[in-house]
Amino acid sequence: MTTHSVEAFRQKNVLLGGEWQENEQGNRITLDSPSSGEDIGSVPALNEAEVDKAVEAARGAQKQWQKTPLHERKQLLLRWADKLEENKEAIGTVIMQEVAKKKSSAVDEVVRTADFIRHTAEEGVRINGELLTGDSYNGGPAGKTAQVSRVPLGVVLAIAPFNYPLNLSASKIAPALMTGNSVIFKPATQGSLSGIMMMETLEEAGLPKGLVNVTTGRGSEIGDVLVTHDGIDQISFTGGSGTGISMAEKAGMVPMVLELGGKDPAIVLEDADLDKAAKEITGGAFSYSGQRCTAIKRVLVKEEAADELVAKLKEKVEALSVGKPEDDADITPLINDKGADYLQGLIDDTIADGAEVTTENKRDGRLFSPVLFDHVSTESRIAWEEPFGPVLPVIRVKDEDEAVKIANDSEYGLQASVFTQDINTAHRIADELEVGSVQVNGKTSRGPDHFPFLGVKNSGMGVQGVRYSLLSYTREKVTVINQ
Ligand SMILES: NC(=O)c1ccc[n+]([C@@H]2O[C@H](COP(=O)([O-])OP(=O)(O)OC[C@H]3O[C@@H](n4cnc5c(N)ncnc54)[C@H](O)[C@@H]3O)[C@@H](O)[C@H]2O)c1
Repeated sequence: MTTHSVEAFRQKNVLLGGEWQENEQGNRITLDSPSSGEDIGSVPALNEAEVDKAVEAARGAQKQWQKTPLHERKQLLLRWADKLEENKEAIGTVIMQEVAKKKSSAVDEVVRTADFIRHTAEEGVRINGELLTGDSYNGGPAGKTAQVSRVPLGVVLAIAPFNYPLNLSASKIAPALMTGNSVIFKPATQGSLSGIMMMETLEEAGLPKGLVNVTTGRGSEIGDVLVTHDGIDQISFTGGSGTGISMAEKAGMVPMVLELGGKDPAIVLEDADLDKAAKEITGGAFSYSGQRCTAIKRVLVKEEAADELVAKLKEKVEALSVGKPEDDADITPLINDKGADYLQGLIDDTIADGAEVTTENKRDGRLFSPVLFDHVSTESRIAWEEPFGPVLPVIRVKDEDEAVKIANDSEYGLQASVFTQDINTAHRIADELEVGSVQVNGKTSRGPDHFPFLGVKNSGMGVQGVRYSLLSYTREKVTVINQ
């Protein structure tokens, strides 16, 4: 990719077996901008035979790549990160156009992704096995040693969601490559243009032919083909819980890392710094219009602090700008009509259930004003369901135990925040919460990207985060020497 001019319509092809190709019948999927509704580009709609071809190419390329010295793999990743960052404006613009993320955040995502790739390259050369001696086990022989190496799994299927089309793709692809695997990359359709541009930079960096293959297409046509393909050795999926769980049922004995949905609570106690809590909660709940797995999706506040917290939240929520991603508005149109209509249903039901709407409740197509609800009942759907939009329910609780119970009654277990000035209370509550991570006095979030990131219950399986991801794409291989 020598230039990344932002032309009006991008007709992209996919990398299959080292060549940029389209579907053999010329079938394509057209993407529209969630913000303007205009067509912004198209990608091939691959068929089953083309998926087979992608997997075959990946299997072939992996054998050689596994033998490529680690320091050479590291250099490829470092070159890739540089190429990506050089193109941050152009790729950021495409992210902005295809997922309606505000411009500054879209460009930040490109830089964050380049940083992730660099950190993965640095950490990847430090993943080593171990040596065990037989006589460290009771009665074991001294002349027996086990050389435990870490070897790649083979072909990794990386399936990414729309909301962080670069970061959540590279956070699978980079560690998979670094540990000697090849990759089948299935971007979300809305997100595939920037995903393909990222692959163009990887190819420019010197990607061996066939090592990464991109499969775009309709989930109904190629989803199951990919997931049940006997040439796939690992699946790394980020997306909705329903999609991930049904995928896990179909995939059988293939190792998987699943990062799924969430209903992250922010628990606020009466001794909390309420200014800080309001700032963190507003950022956590409304950035990228609430379309984040780790968005704060409910506030559980002690009755004593509730009036003051709600007043502070209302002020901050009302200060959020609503508009177009190119104007860098805080709240931008949702990804599609289905998501917008689902959110509208949740808002309507919450009002019908008697909650108080404290802010403006306005909708223009896919664009919603941010809504803060107070006095939400646990009988309401919004107490449990993931809105994936700019709405935040406040549920008032009488004590810590009630807050913990409501937090844990969820089907999800991604993250939770606890706001209190008492570190002992924070620890006590954190210990009780059934989630992957607890943030004390901070918003829920994935980064920095080398922290372990995981969900429990219907929020996921396995762990991501640079070192943890590297390990998840390898397995132990034991060679026992008997002297
Ligand atoms: N826990 C996390 O790390 C994390 C991060 C971001 C998003 N998410 C979750 O993702 C969801 C939003 O993203 P989305 O709408 O893109 O999710 P989604 O589940 O609709 O799609 C995710 C990906 O799966 C693909 N897909 C869909 N059906 C498939 C099938 N049958 N076989 C194979 N692939 C299939 C899609 O094309 C897309 O690439 C939210 O629930 C959010 O919480 C989780």
